[in-house]
Amino acid sequence: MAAASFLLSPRVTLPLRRGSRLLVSCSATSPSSSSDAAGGVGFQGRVGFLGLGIMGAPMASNLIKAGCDITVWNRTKSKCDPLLSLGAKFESSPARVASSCDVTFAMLADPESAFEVACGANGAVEGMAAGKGYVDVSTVDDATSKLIGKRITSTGASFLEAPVSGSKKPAEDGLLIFLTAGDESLYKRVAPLLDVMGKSRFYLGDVGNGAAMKLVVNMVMGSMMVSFAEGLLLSEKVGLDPNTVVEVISQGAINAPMFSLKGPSMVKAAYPTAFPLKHQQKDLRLALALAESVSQPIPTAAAANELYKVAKSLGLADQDFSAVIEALKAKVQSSRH
Ligand SMILES: NC(=O)C1=CN([C@@H]2O[C@H](COP(=O)(O)OP(=O)(O)OC[C@H]3O[C@@H](n4cnc5c(N)ncnc54)[C@H](OP(=O)(O)O)[C@@H]3O)[C@@H](O)[C@H]2O)C=CC1
Ligand SMILES: O=CC(=O)O
Repeated sequence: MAAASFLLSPRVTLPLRRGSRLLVSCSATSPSSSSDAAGGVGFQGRVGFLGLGIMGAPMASNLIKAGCDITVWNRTKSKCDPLLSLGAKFESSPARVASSCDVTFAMLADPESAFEVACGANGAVEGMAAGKGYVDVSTVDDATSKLIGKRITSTGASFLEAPVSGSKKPAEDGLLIFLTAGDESLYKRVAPLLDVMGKSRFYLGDVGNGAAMKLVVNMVMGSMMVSFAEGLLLSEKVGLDPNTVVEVISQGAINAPMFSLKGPSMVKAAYPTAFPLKHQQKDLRLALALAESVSQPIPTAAAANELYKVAKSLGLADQDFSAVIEALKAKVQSSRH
């Protein structure tokens, strides 16, 4: 069958090919995905949410606002408070959330925390059982995702990895892009919930494909940001107004929302955190490992990763990833001495 793509609705459905295998995604507006249940969302049952950081909090908040029955847990308990004010319930561990809910989402920082929350002491696995589902929306590597999936499914429960593309604002606006893989019936079951939190969703087949897709996308994003930062600094050095560079880029073929969004504040050396720099560096590190596993050279991403590491060493880990420009400024200063 020839590879094809169809624009069905604002929620995009793209059948994709990888090798000889057709990878299918479903439209969020398909008749089976919405309408009849409590809150008008189309999902019957209790939903758990583990991890209420920059992304998890607005995602859970959107589910509550859509009328879902949400139970939350976060390592730092105080971050649950705004969600509890909106009507969420609280449980004292991931295991208790999982045992009291039909489906549990997890949005954790990195592979280590995703594994700990799922499989550690009082982890979600302890509350899982047949008929339940676990949806990990954290950005992790494929090996971690497969390990979590194996532990979850050993209880009889179903597992879906579903990392997201889109940052703090898309999370707040319910406009994330879900990159899912794993149990297809769980994917269909939680589709109405994904549609509350996102604008599109892709089902990519076996566990690992969602993680890999996310790492590829963020590898490109991390390198683009470094290139953009270099352009801003070079333009300034040769006497151009970097604001004009942002404007020129916004009108041409390399226009990307990221440049228009971050450029003006980067020019002012302000980096309000939407996507923490430490997470971008983590994604580059994981993308490099993924590339190495298939002997694919990614020298540009490798160079970008080094710059994010310098930025982290300058104390910028919790700033927005656009603060990587400060690492270039620091390099200039150190080469002067
Ligand atoms: N921000 C963004 O723009 C985007 C982020 N992502 C990805 O989503 C994930 C979450 O990102 P984001 O919300 O920005 O990150 P944050 O750093 O804001 O939140 C991280 C979450 O993980 C929890 N956590 C960290 N370590 C542990 C641990 N050892 N045990 C238990 N919980 C832990 C934190 O708990 P606590 O509150 O106690 O610290 C917090 O809930 C990451 O994988 C990131 O790469 C994906 C798309 C966009
Ligand atoms: O992972 C970050 C994003 O913006 O997507």
